[in-house]
Amino acid sequence: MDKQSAQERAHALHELLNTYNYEYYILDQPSVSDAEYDRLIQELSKLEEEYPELKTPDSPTQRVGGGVLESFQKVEHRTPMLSLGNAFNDQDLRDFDRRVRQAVGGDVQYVVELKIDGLAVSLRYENGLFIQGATRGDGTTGEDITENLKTVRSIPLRLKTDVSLEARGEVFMPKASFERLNELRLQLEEEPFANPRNAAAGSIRQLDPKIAAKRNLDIFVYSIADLGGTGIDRHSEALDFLEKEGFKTNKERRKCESIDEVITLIENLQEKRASLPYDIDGIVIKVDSLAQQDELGFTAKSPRWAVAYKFPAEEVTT
Ligand SMILES: NC(=O)c1cc2c(N)ncc(C(N)=O)c2s1
Repeated sequence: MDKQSAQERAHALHELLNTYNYEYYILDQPSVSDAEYDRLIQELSKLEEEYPELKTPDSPTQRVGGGVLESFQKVEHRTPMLSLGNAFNDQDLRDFDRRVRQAVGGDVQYVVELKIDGLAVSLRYENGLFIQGATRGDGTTGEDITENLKTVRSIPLRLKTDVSLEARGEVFMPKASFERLNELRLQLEEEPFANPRNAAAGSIRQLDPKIAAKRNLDIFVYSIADLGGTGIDRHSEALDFLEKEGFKTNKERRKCESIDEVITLIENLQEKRASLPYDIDGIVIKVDSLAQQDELGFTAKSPRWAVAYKFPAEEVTT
């Protein structure tokens, strides 16, 4: 095949494979078989071997990239990755709501989301291309785990538009993957992981991306660190924007007009907890208006415009 046709075919395969990846890992609605996907990946790999300049960083063949790292580089977060203040009962939630209303005056809408029990990461994109991913670390300095995050199939290597942004999300291991991994570890007489969160943390911090790639990690993206210029003025709009750009967001989010509505919704979500295919350790409640979030600001370590309602710890199943 001559160079021109190889370039055209490689570009077509990029589009096709990225679409199939999006359908399978983000929409959970694959339109082709795994065999067909693998056949196309093989075809693209051959073209990239023949014409190395076709091997672009966002090529689907580049998910399990680099070699084994000696250690992780440090990354300074441009905006700190803060922790959330906790609420343990309805009274705590009402106190939070009162503080919010006293500070902003007038109506407040909340967005209620599941608190995913994984580990927080930041994903940086320049002109639509995934360029760096990092752990939360101490909130100011994290570790560069870009190569491992590229192996998480639900993290897009290129967004739908050439936007530059930093997104935040929670990497987690689905319960079924956790069970399978522990069965394998027991067969190999290795120490099983205590819970999916530890398994995800241990997997995403592997120095060898080939190991991370086998751990079936997943992600829910839940905020944009800097909304400069997007014209978005509500958190709920930011989530819709992230979804449109090709990120995986969690569907169980709801807008509430009052803390009473929040409390009722939390009761319903608590009943759903055991049936979810991933672990959650609570519910996140955020003021929806970004202008009101700015008015409320932050304490030394947490936003005043959000709170995490923590579920009582689940009885340990030995
Ligand atoms: N530490 C944090 O700010 C957050 C932590 C988490 C988490 N573990 N899961 C979901 C959300 C969310 N939907 O906002 C947040 S926000």
